[in-house]
Amino acid sequence: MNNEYGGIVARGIARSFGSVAAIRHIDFAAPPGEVTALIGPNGSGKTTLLLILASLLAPDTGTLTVGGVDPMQDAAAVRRRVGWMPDTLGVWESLTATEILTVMGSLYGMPVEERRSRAAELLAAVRLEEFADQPARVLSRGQQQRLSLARALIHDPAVLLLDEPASGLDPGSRVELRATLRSLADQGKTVVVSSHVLSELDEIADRAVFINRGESVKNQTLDEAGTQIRRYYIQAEPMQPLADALASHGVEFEMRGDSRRSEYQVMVSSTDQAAWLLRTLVMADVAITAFAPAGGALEETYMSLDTDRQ
Ligand SMILES: Nc1ncnc2c1ncn2[C@@H]1O[C@H](COP(=O)(O)OP(=O)(O)OP(=O)(O)O)[C@@H](O)[C@H]1O
Repeated sequence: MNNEYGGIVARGIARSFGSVAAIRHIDFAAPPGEVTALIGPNGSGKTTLLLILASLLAPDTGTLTVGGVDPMQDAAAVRRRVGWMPDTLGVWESLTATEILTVMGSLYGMPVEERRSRAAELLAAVRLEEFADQPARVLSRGQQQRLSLARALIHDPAVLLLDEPASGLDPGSRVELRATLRSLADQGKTVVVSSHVLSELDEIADRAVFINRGESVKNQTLDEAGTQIRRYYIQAEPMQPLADALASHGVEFEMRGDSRRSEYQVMVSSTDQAAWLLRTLVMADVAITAFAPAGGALEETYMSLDTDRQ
């Protein structure tokens, strides 16, 4: 089954290794022009799923199109369309940064001049020009991650699969990675990223697939995540007037924290309600010192799911 729509469409994907069911049932779609996040606890099957999407592993059952093509029918066509950034750079540590990119370009059949100029362009884009002629083993973990991203982009793929791309990056490099992924999606590419850092995904993802024990348990757009009920934490100095004001407006609250730093948790159904509550508390002369959502929108969904950390 090939699919004109491009992007990724996966239905009923399962894969076992002997008696271990790494993936039991995954359904999701990742449209072109968007960043789709794969979110799940350790061992939930994210890497196995990415390997299947990259056509490096075959599913036992299910249907799949990647970049509009079924990897079971034409793995070579899928590989031409896909850029793959694994969670570590891999084994070519004695090659220089430029060689890693040009060798990869040659594997994709790029002419010599094109792969040289593309390598130079990408090394500049990931700020590794000064390491162009250094062997990859001298690069730090974060620099290797950036080289790995450049390697995934060498053949200008329509689909990008990134396994924990932010791991090992310093805060500045994470901000750059976010901007890069956003701009790749804006160019119409399909970007799929697995990560544990939910607060970061909130800022780059357009949609999320939550995976637990090898099953896709929820598919959600960021817009949907943003409209769900959220936990807010509120602090005041002193706390008693805050408790009185919440009670007098019928707002249920729970005490959190410890004697050093206590706070109240309330459930808020919309940003309008949050604005109303803050205004009401200030008008009631409560000395608010903190008023904020407890976590990002994706974290809220993650916490509300019955996920097991393995
Ligand atoms: N080649 C393999 N042989 C046997 N079991 C495997 C193999 N690959 C993965 N598994 C098992 O499949 C399950 C899913 O692993 P996977 O690496 O896909 O999870 P993950 O969500 O990427 O985890 P993490 O967040 O820790 O990287 C785990 O229980 C793992 O032990």
